[in-house]
Amino acid sequence: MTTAPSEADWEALRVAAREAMARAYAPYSGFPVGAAALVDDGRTVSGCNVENASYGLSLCAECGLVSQLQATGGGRLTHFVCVDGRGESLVPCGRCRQLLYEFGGPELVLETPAGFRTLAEMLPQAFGPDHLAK
Ligand SMILES: O=c1ccn([C@H]2C[C@H](O)[C@@H](CO)O2)c(=O)[nH]1
Repeated sequence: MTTAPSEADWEALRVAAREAMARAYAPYSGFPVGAAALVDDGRTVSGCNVENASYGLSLCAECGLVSQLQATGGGRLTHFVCVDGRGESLVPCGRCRQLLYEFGGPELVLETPAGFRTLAEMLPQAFGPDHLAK
């Protein structure tokens, strides 16, 4: 997908993120999260957070999303939504911005509580695959 998605596309992403959030496993924090993204071939991928009794091993929703991306054929993430337990827009944590950078790069568009932002704005001067290629 090379053009900006319509409001209907964003709404479909919000719905997918909320559906994923409803399946979150977050018994320790009580803070379920869902994430959904469009892929450049039109697929939608999603994920939910999965916590662990060893708290530090908990997986963010974005971990599941990038795993599903790769397991279903790879591709580039173009548009991304993350929601909290109320279904409201949530910013991805710092680690997850880095995860998203690997598969979306600086042009990935995120819906945030402050509006639409590129990943370049959310993770300035990012370290990424290009650095390893030098
Ligand atoms: O971008 C984020 C930020 C937080 N969480 C999860 C991790 C933990 O399970 C819960 C509370 O931090 O929210 C995510 O899934 N994604």
